[in-house]
Amino acid sequence: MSQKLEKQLAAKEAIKYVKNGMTIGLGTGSTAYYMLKELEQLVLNGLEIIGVPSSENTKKLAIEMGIPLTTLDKIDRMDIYIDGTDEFDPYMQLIKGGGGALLREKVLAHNSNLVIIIADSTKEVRRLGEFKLPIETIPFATANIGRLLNKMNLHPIVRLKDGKNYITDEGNYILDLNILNVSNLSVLEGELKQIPGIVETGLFLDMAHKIIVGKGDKTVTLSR
Ligand SMILES: O=C(CO)[C@H](O)[C@H](O)COP(=O)(O)O
Repeated sequence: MSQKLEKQLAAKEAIKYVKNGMTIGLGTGSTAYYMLKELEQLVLNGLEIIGVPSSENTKKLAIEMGIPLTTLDKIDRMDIYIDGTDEFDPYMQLIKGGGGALLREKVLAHNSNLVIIIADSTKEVRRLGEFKLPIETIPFATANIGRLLNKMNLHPIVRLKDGKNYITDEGNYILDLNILNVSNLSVLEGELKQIPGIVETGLFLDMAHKIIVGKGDKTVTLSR
């Protein structure tokens, strides 16, 4: 069964949690795209929901699909947040940010009553870190932070797009870190968050309430 089908199955399963009147945080990426397609259909069939997009890209897609949107300025909390992930481990910990939207994604997940992660089976790992950990840094401090993280053996790589610094929706840069040698990720998260100029990390620790994984022609749901 293809990765695409597994993503579609996971998205279909996640959409079962959506009820009339809900406010839904909308994730970013190729798996989240299938969730948007499901919502598009439900909205066409008369379901009344409102979405909060986690990126300019998702905002554009949602507008094209006719999904009503609002912004975080206007609401306190969302009923559900649905998004993809780059990796998840058996303890439901995640690395996100491959698509560069980690900051807004983390803000939305933090402000949602139910966080549902959807994934194809390739995202499942025994230990996080094969995927490099993205962190978002302010441009002013990025080179300096990069040298510091190098001394911490995290081997930062500045993310590029078309030969220039990748720029996030919040106008920041991304450093991708090698965390394979890090034994305690919550300690690392604390250390990174204490460095001025690091705005956010792609470690989503204890944030996912459910992970719905497409496996062949079925889905498996992990719950916390
Ligand atoms: O964190 C993300 C974007 O910032 C995505 O959820 C993550 O990169 C997974 O993307 P995809 O569903 O395309 O594999």
